[in-house]
Amino acid sequence: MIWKNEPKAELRARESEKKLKAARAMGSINGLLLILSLQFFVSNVYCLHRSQFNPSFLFGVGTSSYQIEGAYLEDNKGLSNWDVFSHIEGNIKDGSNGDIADDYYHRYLEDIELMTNLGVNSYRFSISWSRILPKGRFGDVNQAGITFYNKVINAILARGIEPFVTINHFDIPQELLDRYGAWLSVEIRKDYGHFAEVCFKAFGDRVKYWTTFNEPNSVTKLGYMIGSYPPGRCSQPFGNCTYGNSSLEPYIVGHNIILSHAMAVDIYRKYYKAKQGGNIGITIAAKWFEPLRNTTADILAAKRAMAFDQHWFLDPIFFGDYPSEMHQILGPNLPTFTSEDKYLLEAKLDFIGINQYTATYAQDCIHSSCEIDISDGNALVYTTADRNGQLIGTTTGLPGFCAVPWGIEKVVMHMKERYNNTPMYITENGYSQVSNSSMTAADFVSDIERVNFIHDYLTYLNSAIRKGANVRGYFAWTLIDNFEWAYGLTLRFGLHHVDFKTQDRTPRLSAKWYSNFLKGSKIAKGVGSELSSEY
Ligand SMILES: O=C(/C=C/c1ccc(O)cc1)O[C@@H]1O[C@H](CO)[C@@H](O)[C@H](O)[C@H]1O
Repeated sequence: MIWKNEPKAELRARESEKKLKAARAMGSINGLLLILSLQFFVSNVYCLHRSQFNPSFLFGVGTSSYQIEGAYLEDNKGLSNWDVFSHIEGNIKDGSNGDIADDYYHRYLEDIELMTNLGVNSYRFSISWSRILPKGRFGDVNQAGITFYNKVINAILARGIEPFVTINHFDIPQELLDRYGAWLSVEIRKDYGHFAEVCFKAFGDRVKYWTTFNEPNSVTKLGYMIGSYPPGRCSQPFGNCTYGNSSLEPYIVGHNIILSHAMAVDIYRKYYKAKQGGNIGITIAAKWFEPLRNTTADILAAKRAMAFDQHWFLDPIFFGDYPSEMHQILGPNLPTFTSEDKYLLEAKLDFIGINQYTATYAQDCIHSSCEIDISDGNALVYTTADRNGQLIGTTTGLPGFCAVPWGIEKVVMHMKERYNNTPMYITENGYSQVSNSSMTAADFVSDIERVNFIHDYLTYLNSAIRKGANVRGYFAWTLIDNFEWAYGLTLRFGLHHVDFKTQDRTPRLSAKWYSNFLKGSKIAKGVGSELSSEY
């Protein structure tokens, strides 16, 4: 049971027990009534319940454009970097691509129906840059693209669902890569600023939550350090790529993304916020790094890993410069902010978006030699899920991504402390299953592990909130199985199963569980096998 590890709940239990004892001592009818009401109180506290979160708390689901839309050449859409990358043999595990994906471009109303049935009050989705601006700022706005997102936004609002929009979730016009190398060039800041402004202008009357970027730390690491995402650049020993420099390019790319973010926030603040009244933030992939051993070296290693993964983007936005750990190790390979840049960065943000899936142990590789982890290579740490033969959590479909529910509380409390308790939204959290041809339809929908995953993470999230963390929303990743980037169709994260041959959607147990939870049902607890019979 999760409660064992949950100090707040334990404390409450002890307090309640004391009160019960006191009440018994009273030996009166009043005492009996007190016992009954306390029991009711205790059972409600012990069971995860919607009412433990503020009524205005956003509970939603998330998706992203390239992963679901398909229709990759329809209505004047331009090619994106992912369209091109996924068509190159060897880049996607199963040779699939997002040409059709979930065919959401044509089926969005059906999918909005699924959201409505879940009972979510918000929906996080992204806008395909190449659908709106097929050639970036070197061409016109594609009206058909604007029309599509208008239809989505209007349909969800009509059903009482708040749009929570990611301006850029990995996919960019290929034109910008071909012309000037995309994020490696300062040119992209102008393009991004233009795109963001087109979005504010077209949708900002109805969209009150914007995030500038999804996981810039994944864009830099996967695209330019390991090379498994476009443009597939890296150098040895980080990976085998034809071009790239894993110790230099990720930081140039990161720099341009940070300043693109700042430019968009600046534009929003100056010209749109007063009239439109929305909020704007950025979403970071926020893995938790736990020291492998209780030594100063490993404690510093875990901190260094956080710096090279997350403070990398948030420190410049909050404090105007990169974390000291990055300066020390990277030296001249780390770009510097000019005074103009610093001025722009003062626009900061309104909230931090946190994508939280997993935690890992970090071991120091400065003071003792060890095998350096490629995805955090320049941080000089080794990361592992294994401590003395014991895994940090339970395995999921994504290699190296264990389910570690307590990690979400650690990350949220860390962000609370470091960034002055700025409002936070959990913009992604979810569980992956490997898709396997021998699995039956029933295997696909009885996802008890996913139910337990969401239940346990929400429990620890709630614990952080009770400790004062300013968390205002949670989005389960994801509404429907989709094109999972380099993993293609081999990993399934959906609350709904998708048959990619027929495009049929089937709610999984987790969809029913989430819906019951959102509707305030009493059975919203973690499951053993006993719960499956309730559905
Ligand atoms: O795409 C990633 C990150 C992947 C990764 C990182 C580090 C590794 O070592 C391996 C994969 O982030 C998010 O996680 C989700 C589920 O994957 C994606 O479907 C979302 O689109 C994305 O925002």
